[in-house]
Amino acid sequence: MALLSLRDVRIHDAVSGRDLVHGVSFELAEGKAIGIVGESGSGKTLTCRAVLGILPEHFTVAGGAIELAGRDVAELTQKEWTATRGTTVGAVFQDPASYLNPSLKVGAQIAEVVRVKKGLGRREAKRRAIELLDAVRLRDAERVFQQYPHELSGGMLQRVLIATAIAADPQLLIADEATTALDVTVQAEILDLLADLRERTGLALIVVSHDLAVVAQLCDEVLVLRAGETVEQGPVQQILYEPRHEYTRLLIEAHEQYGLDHFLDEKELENVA
Ligand SMILES: Nc1ncnc2c1ncn2[C@@H]1O[C@H](COP(=O)(O)OP(=O)(O)OP(=O)(O)O)[C@@H](O)[C@H]1O
Repeated sequence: MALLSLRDVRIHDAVSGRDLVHGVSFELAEGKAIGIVGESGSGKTLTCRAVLGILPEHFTVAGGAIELAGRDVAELTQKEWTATRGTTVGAVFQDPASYLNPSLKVGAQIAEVVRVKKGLGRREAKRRAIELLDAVRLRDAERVFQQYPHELSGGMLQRVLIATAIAADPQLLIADEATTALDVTVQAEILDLLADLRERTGLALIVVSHDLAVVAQLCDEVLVLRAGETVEQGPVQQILYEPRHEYTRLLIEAHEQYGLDHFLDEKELENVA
């Protein structure tokens, strides 16, 4: 059975009265990784938020079904969602600093998650938090435990966020542009860390990225979205190395030439069938 399955998921915005995601389907087995790519505004983040049960206000899953660890998420109560987040599915986004409380030491923030989600006592939670900081390859975890977010670099903060996201041993981690803001070397280290976590712990991944190289490195499958529609999907080897659709070809070409952000030339996109 798949760990996660999306069947024809439609996401509706009540304010504009429009669907912004028009029927996305994919399955993710335990320990597997899928990449979601597409230009800005194509619905990548909304799709992830639907899986996490944190769609912005006015947005709803208006069609199709999402099943996570054998449960239809439409049936989850708020309480069940709270229990599911962290323990079944965790997430890291761009801009890690905004997800941490600036006035609390990072160790205390991770320990809190462990206490609440795993029911550990204070001392045990601290020990586990240090273990997690170590697991995300932060040198001198005991020292980092005592530091405030502003004392850490962007790459260190993203590691802290990853440690927090995996603190309650989820089966699935969503990484939404998690390395986009980092410089290339740090980005490579974080990708390596995610690949390693996947291998060691059997964590399944959803990787959202503008950068096809990120997806090629981490994922087995890829889903190409454009304006909320699936353009194509399948094994990474096939989609990224033998794309069938012109849109995907453009994404790849642009990436090879300048990096994907430069490719977002509206006119060129409009000409694609
Ligand atoms: N909170 C919101 N309020 C209004 N519109 C939103 C909101 N969040 C997303 N949208 C709209 O939904 C569509 C899909 O957005 P989404 O964030 O999923 O795209 P994305 O592919 O993740 O883009 P990016 O790469 O820029 O993050 C866009 O048209 C966006 O403007």
